[in-house]
Amino acid sequence: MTISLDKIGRRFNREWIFRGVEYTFQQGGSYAVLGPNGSGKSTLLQILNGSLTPSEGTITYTLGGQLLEAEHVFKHLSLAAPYLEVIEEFSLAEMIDFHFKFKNYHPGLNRSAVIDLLGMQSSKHKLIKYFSSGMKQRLKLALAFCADTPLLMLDEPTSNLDTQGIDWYLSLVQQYAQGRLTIICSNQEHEYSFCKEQLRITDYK
Ligand SMILES: Nc1ncnc2c1ncn2[C@@H]1O[C@H](COP(=O)(O)OP(=O)(O)OP(=O)(O)O)[C@@H](O)[C@H]1O
Repeated sequence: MTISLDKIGRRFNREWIFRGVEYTFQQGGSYAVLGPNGSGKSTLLQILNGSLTPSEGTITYTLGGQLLEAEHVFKHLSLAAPYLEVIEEFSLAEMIDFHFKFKNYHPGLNRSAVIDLLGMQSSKHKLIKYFSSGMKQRLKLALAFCADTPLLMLDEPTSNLDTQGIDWYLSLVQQYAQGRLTIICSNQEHEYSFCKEQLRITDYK
């Protein structure tokens, strides 16, 4: 998937968060969206994934050489973000089965392989409401990485992860981000140091 932004701006009430974003996210590339707290990274990510409209400018999506409407982007997207919740009343197995009713597994994966990847065989039937914040974060990441989608978006991917969790995240990047357009919102270098391109929100204030 390719996403092209032409003079994109977004404001809330009278306050412009960013303006004049001219940028193309190329198929298969890895991009870090950088900026301090409150600078507009998540706002830009939501515009990029079609869940928020820009206040000005145009955004164009192409997939396999064909134009794609913004309202269809979600079908091709995997997103892990602090504001996206897992369903607390589900067990781990139920959550995985539910998620993969809507998305295909990455080739070679199935429910059991995802649970193995998480190292959570003993928590297979545990309700997610009893997971620690780090376990929930791992689950969100695994659901995003293990789906066969061309667009992978991660907002603050290592929040709540310990150093082992950060290494685990980096191993997922190596195994499952290849060939996908990967966009990461972050202000922590260990999360995005592998990204080849960087976009600084502060350049568009
Ligand atoms: N729905 C909204 N209504 C009004 N203001 C909003 C709304 N959403 C975001 N904002 C404002 O837009 C600005 C950018 O917020 P955003 O969450 O995009 O920043 P961020 O760079 O992702 O921050 P962080 O690093 O803390 O997650 C902030 O000033 C925020 O208060």
